[in-house]
Amino acid sequence: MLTFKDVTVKFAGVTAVKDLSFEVPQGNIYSIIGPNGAGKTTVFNCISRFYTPAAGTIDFNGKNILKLKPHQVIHEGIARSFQNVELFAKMTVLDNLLVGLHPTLKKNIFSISLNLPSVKKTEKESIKKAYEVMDLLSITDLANEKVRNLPFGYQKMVDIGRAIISSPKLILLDEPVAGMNPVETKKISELILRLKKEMNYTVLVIEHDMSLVMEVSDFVTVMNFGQKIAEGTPQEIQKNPVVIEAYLGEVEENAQIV
Ligand SMILES: Nc1ncnc2c1ncn2[C@@H]1O[C@H](COP(=O)(O)OP(=O)(O)OP(=O)(O)O)[C@@H](O)[C@H]1O
Repeated sequence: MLTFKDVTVKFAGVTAVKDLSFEVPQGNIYSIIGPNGAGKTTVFNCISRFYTPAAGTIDFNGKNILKLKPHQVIHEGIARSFQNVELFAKMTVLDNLLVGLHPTLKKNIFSISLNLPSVKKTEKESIKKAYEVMDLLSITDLANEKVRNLPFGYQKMVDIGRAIISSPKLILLDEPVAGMNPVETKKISELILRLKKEMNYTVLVIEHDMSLVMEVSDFVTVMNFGQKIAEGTPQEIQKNPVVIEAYLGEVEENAQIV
C-alpha cells in the first residue's frame, strides 16, 4: 500500500533520513521505532507532504505522492494524528471530530450559505459519523465537553478519532500513547487492534512505548540516525542485538527489549 524507496531527507547540515526503504502492506499494523532523533517523525512529515525528500520515491497504492500537496494526500485517504495533540481546545469533542471530516466534504460556500437540503443532509450524516467514532472510542458521554477540560488521555483519543472519522485507507499515528498511563495505553492498544480486525484499516505507528509496539504490530522497522538498522516481527526485533544496542548502548547476554 505504501512504499518508501531510497528516501533521503536533509535539513541544512542534518541528514534526518538516509536511503530509507520499507513497504507497508494493506491491512497491516506497521510500526516505526527508534531512539530520539532517529528520523521517525520526518518519515510521517514526508508522507503528509509537509517535507519533500532530497532523494527517493514514496508511492501510495501505486501513485507517486511526492507530486501531491498536503490537502491532496488527505483526499487520497491518508489521515494522521499528531505527537503533540493538536485539537481546538475551546471546541467540544463533537466539533473537533467534525473538523476531521471537513477536508472530505464536497459542499461549497454557496450551498452552505443558502442552507440547501443537501447541506442539512450532509450535516446530519456527519454528526451520525461522529457519534459512531465516539462509540468506537467509548467517549460518547463526552460529546459536548470542551476538549481543554479533558484529561490528556482522552484528548489523545479525540485526536485519533479525528484521524479516523474520514474513513481513511491509511492511518498514521504519531506516538499515540505518549504521556499515557498503562491503563490508557492498554485501551489504545485494543483500539488499534480493533481498527485492523473489525474495520480492516492499515495503520502506520510511531511509538516509543514497547508494550504497545509488541502487542499491536505485524511488522516493525527500527531506525537510528536516519537509517533503517533492522526490520522484522516484534519477536524478532525484541531480541535483535543491533536494536538492543541502539536503545541501551550495549548488549548483555539474553537481553531483549520489553
Ligand atoms: N524542520 C526541521 N529542521 C531541522 N532539523 C530537523 C527538522 N525536523 C527534524 N529535524 C532533525 O532531524 C532529525 C530527526 O528528527 P525526527 O523528529 O524525525 O526524529 P524522531 O525519531 O521523530 O525523534 P523523536 O522520537 O524525539 O520524536 C533530528 O536531528 C532533528 O533535529
